[in-house]
Amino acid sequence: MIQVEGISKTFLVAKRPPGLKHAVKSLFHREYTKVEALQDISFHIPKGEIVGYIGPNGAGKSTTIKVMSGILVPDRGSCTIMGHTPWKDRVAYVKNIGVVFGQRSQLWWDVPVIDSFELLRDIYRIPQGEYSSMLTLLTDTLDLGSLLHMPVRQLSLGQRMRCEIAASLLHSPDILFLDEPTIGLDAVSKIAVRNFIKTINREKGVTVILTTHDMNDIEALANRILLIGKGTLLYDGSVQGLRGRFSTKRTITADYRENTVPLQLPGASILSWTPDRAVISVDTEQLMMAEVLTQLSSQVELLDVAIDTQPIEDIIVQMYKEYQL
Ligand SMILES: Nc1ncnc2c1ncn2[C@@H]1O[C@H](COP(=O)(O)OP(=O)(O)OP(=O)(O)O)[C@@H](O)[C@H]1O
Repeated sequence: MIQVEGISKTFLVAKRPPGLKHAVKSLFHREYTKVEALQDISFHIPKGEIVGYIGPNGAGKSTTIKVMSGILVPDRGSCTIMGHTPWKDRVAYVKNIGVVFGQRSQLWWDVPVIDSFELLRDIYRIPQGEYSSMLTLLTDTLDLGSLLHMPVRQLSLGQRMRCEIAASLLHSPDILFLDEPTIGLDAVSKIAVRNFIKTINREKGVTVILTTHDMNDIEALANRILLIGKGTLLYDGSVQGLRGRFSTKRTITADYRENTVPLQLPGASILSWTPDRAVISVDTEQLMMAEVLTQLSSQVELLDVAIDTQPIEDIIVQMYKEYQL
């Protein structure tokens, strides 16, 4: 469905030191620095996937989304999405995609939300029957009933985001680009947005490309991660694959019937110990989990065991360090 091959994009940014003298000088002579936002990025995305596009600030995520949505033209490379080149076949292409930039609005600020929706209906030439049924579906699933007649400027961030997502889906696109859709939302709104994304992916088969700094979004939604750093694609694979590659540490919390003899677990590190609870760190590359549990149960009468993996957030920090991002 999406084929990106060798995309590169360089921005020229005008350099201007502070001060009046330099301001006048820059009227006649400008110096530029090159920012290589994307360097030879390639990936393919099949229909129905939810892909998390992650990377530190300034890595090139939004630039990629802008190229894929046809807003920016790359310097090199090709991008074919559902048979279209996004920046060439703009009018035909945009019928297939919905785009939400979390930090910008596609809704008209001073008019009620429903007026923006009706304008979008006319822009996309959505037949009235289709528009009405989609509006009903979106109003129900995103709980927009009380918001439709409010001017956008009076909405809270979470309310506006739900309306933005609805606006991007009114024309039933096959692909949804979401650039930081949960930025600034409270826990309840984040979960509502995540659930909605899962629902439209599962029930309507919408392919979703999501950029986010919230690793809970990634864990909750993405089947696949693309990691970008300094304009280069560094990882393309599953969340589990990422764990396997970067995190072999597990923490075991064991509760047992009172036992005053200290535990002996060669190869594992005992992080804390009391007569009825031990917290143990195991590197699964060095020692098999089954081996630790066997050793444990031969020394104490286990009541409960919890095994925690390293939080995805920590793994990402580790990756950023490894790649010096
Ligand atoms: N219009 C532009 N003109 C000049 N430089 C730009 C422009 N847009 C992006 N850049 C630069 O390109 C690089 C990539 O920016 P981009 O917005 O794609 O990053 P990002 O990964 O989305 O970052 P963030 O997580 O902070 O949103 C940055 O160095 C940025 O300063």
